[in-house]
Amino acid sequence: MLDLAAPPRLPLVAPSVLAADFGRAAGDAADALAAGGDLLHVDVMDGHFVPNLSMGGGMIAGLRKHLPDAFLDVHLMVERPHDYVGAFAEAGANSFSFHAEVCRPHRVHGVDAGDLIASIRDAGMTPGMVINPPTPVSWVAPYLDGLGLVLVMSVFPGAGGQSFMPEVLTKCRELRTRLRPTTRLQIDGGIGPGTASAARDAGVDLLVAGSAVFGAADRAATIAGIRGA
Ligand SMILES: O=C(CO)[C@@H](O)[C@H](O)COP(=O)(O)O
Ligand SMILES: [Fe+2]
Repeated sequence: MLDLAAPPRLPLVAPSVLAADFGRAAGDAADALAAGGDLLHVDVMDGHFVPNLSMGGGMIAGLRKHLPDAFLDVHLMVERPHDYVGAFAEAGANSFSFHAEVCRPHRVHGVDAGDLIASIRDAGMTPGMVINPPTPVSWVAPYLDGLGLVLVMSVFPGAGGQSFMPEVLTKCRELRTRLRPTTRLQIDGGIGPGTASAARDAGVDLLVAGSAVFGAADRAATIAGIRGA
């Protein structure tokens, strides 16, 4: 199983299952891994934090069943991430990333990020925190030492196939200087061979790509282009 924290610190590419053919998701995901993908990104949407519904524990369990060695990186676009820690660990998730926007003090009655990070680790998963394009680094800053990854959204969450927002790279550059060397800096939204190099130059070392990978005629060349190989 992939260890996100282990050297060498080469850029990793995470094909996003949201862009796969849901009717044959495990097969399509396996194809993206065979083409050079390092891990799989799984987008969970609850219809509240974002308008769309996508997938949940059933999809995680199905991917785990058919791809026992794949690292499953789960991105929760949900209001109540704490409700899913046990179920997603049981289903086979390897990392569990929740949005800073659902945490206190930004949400009244929101999540306590420190408690949630501890429970994610206790459940055997790598904790991650996510910030939307307008959200400042200060919203994750108190938690950086406890995180295995920080995800900077480069589109507004909720759908694949949107255009990359280069203005978020300022936050990536700042985060890179503040993160421990073992913590991955992830970017998600509009990443393809044409946008990935700016993200890598800003210190990103975990690149999510959905439509660029699954829509490509040559997935291996696309993944290599995103990795910068
Ligand atoms: O979290 C999300 C969207 O909310 C992403 O993970 C998408 O799946 C990325 O899709 P592309 O922009 O790469 O098509
Ligand atoms: Fe995502």
